[in-house]
Amino acid sequence: MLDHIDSPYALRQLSIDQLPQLSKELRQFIITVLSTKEGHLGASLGVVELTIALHYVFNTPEDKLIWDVGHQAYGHKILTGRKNIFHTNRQKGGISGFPKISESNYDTFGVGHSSTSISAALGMAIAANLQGKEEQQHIAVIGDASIASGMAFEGLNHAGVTDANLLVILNDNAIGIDPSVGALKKYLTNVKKGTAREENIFEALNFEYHGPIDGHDLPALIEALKKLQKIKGPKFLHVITTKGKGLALAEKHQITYHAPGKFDALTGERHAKDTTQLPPKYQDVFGHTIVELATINKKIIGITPAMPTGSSLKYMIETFPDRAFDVGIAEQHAVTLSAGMATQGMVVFCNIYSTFLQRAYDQIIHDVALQNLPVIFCLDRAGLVGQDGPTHHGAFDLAYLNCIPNMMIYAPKDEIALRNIMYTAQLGLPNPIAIRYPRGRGITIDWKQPFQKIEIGKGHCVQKGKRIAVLSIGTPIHHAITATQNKAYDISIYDIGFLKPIDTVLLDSIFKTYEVIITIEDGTIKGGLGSVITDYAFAKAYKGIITSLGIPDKFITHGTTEELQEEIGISPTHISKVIEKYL
Ligand SMILES: Cc1ncc(C[n+]2csc(CCOP(=O)(O)OP(=O)(O)O)c2C)c(N)n1
Ligand SMILES: CC(=O)[C@@H](O)[C@H](O)COP(=O)(O)O
Ligand SMILES: [Mg+2]
Repeated sequence: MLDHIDSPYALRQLSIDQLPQLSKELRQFIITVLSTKEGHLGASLGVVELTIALHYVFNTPEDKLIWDVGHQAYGHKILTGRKNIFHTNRQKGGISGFPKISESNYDTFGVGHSSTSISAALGMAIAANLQGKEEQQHIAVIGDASIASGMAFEGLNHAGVTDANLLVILNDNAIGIDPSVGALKKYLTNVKKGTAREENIFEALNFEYHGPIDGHDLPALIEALKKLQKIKGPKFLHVITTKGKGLALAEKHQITYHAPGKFDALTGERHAKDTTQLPPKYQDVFGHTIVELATINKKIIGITPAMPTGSSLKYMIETFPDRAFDVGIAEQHAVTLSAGMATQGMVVFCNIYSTFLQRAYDQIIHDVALQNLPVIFCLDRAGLVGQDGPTHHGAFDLAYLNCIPNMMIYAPKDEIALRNIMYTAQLGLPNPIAIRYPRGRGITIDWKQPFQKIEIGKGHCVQKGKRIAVLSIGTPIHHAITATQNKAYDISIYDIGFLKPIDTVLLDSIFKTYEVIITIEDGTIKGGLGSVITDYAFAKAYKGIITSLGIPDKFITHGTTEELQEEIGISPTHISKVIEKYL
């Protein structure tokens, strides 16, 4: 049946009793493709029936459907004409893993970061009223972890005093990537059990509340949606689903099967890789090191907004549950909470993915840097992250942090440097510091070396030559080292380490020695290392050539990290070509 559904229009030709069969086929199709192509499995399996019901009842794309985060929208993509290209999902040149306006008329809003759907749908609904399109429907589908974020509440609060044609559907599966946290989770559990005290919170916010209903019961979903379709103004439907529905292992191990990698399509068994001989992930170096340090330093606190597994702060949460906090999808709160703790002398490691820290920019400036509170930011997933693409690349942190007074910024070149800067930071620094490191594995198997203090603001020469100076920050230095292997290049390679404070003594000597400087970074060249070196060189009237390699002034697509590094020109092959050009 699925083969014949090339649009929601075709879907609407089916009878309601044909829909359960379609949901089986859609679920199976998602499982089959993801078993070899990888992606966000659990969330998409959980909303198969909801996806079918929404496109069946509503007149999409005229009615506007917005998926929050969008990692659950695979069924939506498949039913809206992208079945035949779904195997290209998240691959370079293929379709995006998230809804994207430029990809389809049915993708009404670009997503990737959570909790934007209510504001975006409300914006569309108000615009529709102003344009005389009173019949147009606007639907935001948001998960139980995403609705707990501040931005979602801002949207609900505004919507409740409008007559906007807005339907908010809470897809409540009682888990985010990791278990949902906070008081709202307790409230939602009570609503499900019928034991919520006093007024329903959504009714209190002036929404017409319906539910909770079983989100896998197609006839019930269709009946509820048809009823809500006729009601004007802000409405709320509470739907209960199971993450990973239809694949036993995915239902049982919901954290692992959020994005399980490759697996057996029949049994769901993951294709386990032997990783024992591989260098560790930077995340695990962070996770184990913070436990080691927190054992000695009782003032250490760990904070993550909703990514305990991804960041590996889970190790500290297991070992020191009183001193490690998962605050939910609440980056702004995480930063100001850290600031509050720092005023009381706690040594706070606030671990946030580089891309998600963008949400908390004012908090970094106003609550941390302006008061010069020594919060230790660990910016995970800095640089290119791969298949999640432009919404998730950690492309901007060097640039957006560099302009903030008092901030120190450091990028370790390897696992040992990450350990040592964490050690150094918890000894006590006069300023806040951001430590940025990439997604995935490093290069050093034997990484658990005794701690050594790092000298703040000092860069190092890692390879000495005469003709060109290559300056890098963080892990891309290894691309430069690889580029020079087995080549007779007479060049120097410098690990700048600190973008701020930058090692001006080292730079002064580099300017005196070399006529060509190549800078390499895995962040935007607008405001990152390249800009800092160029500015300083200008101030010092440097007469040589400076070439900056890094992320150009555009959004970078999705693909493997290696493919993208090749595309932006920071792969060893490309660096080698640039060196040869100047030699
Ligand atoms: C601002 C922001 N912070 C963190 C994330 C990472 N993230 C993606 S999905 C997710 C969990 C979402 O849970 P929920 O809303 O309950 O949806 P479900 O996965 O259960 O369908 C998180 C934390 C994100 N996408 N955006
Ligand atoms: C959808 C989302 O935002 C997360 O699931 C994200 O894809 C996690 O990325 P990592 O796999 O790098 O933890
Ligand atoms: Mg959820």
